[in-house]
Amino acid sequence: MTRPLKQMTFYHRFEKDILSGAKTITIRNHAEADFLPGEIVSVSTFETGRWFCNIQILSVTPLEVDDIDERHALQENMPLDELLAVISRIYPDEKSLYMICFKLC
Ligand SMILES: CC(=O)Nc1cc[nH]c(=O)n1
Repeated sequence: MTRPLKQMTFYHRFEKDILSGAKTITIRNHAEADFLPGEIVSVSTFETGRWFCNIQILSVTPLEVDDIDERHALQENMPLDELLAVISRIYPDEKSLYMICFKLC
């Protein structure tokens, strides 16, 4: 029997960047980083739950908020100050996060 795919949600505004290959990482907290390299994950919008692609997980690595830099911003396809603002809004009290690298299936 085949296992159902794990799920990941992204804000609708990230959809285009993911589908174009411009966004290749996501920074998540411990509760949202339970993925293994090689896993195929079903991706839908956070707002409505609409499926829009599957991705393959390439790596999951610990990342301290203080170590987020321009390289991460490039892979998120946004300016560093915007990325830091997004992360502190989503995870206001968390300093230890994970970088999840992925590719579109
Ligand atoms: C829904 C949600 O939390 N989305 C996130 C969170 C962090 N990074 C990201 O790309 N998307």
